[in-house]
Amino acid sequence: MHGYYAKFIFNKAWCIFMYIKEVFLQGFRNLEPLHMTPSPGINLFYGENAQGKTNFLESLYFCAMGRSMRSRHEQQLIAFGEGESHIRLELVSSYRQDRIDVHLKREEKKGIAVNGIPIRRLGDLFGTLYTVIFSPEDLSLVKNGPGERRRFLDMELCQLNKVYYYDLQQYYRILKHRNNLLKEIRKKPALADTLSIWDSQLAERGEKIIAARSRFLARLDEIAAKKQDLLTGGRDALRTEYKPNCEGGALAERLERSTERDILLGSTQNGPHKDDIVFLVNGRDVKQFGSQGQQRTTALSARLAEIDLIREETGESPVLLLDDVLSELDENRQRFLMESIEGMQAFLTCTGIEDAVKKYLNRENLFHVSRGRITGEAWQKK
Ligand SMILES: Nc1ncnc2c1ncn2[C@@H]1O[C@H](COP(=O)(O)OP(=O)(O)OP(=O)(O)O)[C@@H](O)[C@H]1O
Repeated sequence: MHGYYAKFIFNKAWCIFMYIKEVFLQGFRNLEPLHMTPSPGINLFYGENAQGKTNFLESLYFCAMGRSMRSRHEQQLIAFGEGESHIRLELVSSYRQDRIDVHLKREEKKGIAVNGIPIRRLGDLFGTLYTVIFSPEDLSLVKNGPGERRRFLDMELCQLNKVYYYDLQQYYRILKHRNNLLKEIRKKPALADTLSIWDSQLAERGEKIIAARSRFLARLDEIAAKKQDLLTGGRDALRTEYKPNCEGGALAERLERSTERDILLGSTQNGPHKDDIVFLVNGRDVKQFGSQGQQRTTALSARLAEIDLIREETGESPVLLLDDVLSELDENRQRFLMESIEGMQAFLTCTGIEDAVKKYLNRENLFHVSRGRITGEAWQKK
């Protein structure tokens, strides 16, 4: 088709270029019914605030992850006054073509199909479309509580490793049972005898999660450090450290040792559901000691590292979603980001067109978003 539709060398490994060939949308948020053919490279969506730019990225993200990146209530995604939403993506890579269909209906469970076959579990969707999303909320990855960082880890690992997704699901299911039982034991102490069954199951799944997170973060640490080095011209050295609540191999014992306390509190105090990650810049926790700019750069390095990790692990390049991130960055970082995403399909949103993107634009890849209407527009390079 064109230059993009090819394999290219990345980190000495062949990498398959994957892109979204067609997007079909109906009844999604405020977006008007849409059938578009994006460019396999950069696609820029510009418009004023609250016009539907993020909504468009959300529809693509939903097809990759089977959920929204910003709303737990999927009913909210259905356009006001409509009974249902439909998103369809046609994907192309050099060795396969796939179709993803998402149907959201009021009062019904969501339906997702890959190549016309309904999936039974979300894990069956992962790996169809790899994606990395950048957004201004990425700052919360650094600034907020550990839950945000665990979510980052889990989302990434689930995309890369279906087994991890199933282990995680099982882990949280067992954890819920164990926590319910802990509360019951306070009323009926004789039930304490049944706790060990849940403990061994929890430890088994938990150890797998700890091991996968530890491997993933060791690699992320290396790559993110290189990105940060390039982004800051060597000024800031980044380390990404896994802070497991419990070291690998020790979970069963820790569960047993804290049984009394768990019963007292009615919840499980040990396990990977309490893990955290620490980002150190020049040896100090950037959450506590970093400037806003350093925190933003750290989050950017982590996202850029995610791209490399997906390519390394899967041999495919992800589709990138960049929600209004350029305006938050200085010129150097904007340029670095744009150069880093060259050769991949990217959907960028913005309110104004930054200089750093102008050279990538042409008549085919610039879209205006106004009141939910997305229109292609001729773009004159200055
Ligand atoms: N279910 C829905 N049905 C119809 N409209 C909706 C629905 N959910 C949200 N909206 C509308 O979508 C608009 C917000 O769109 P979006 O979040 O994509 O904005 P945006 O263009 O990214 O703006 P910004 O630059 O401010 O982030 C709001 O006007 C909101 O009322």
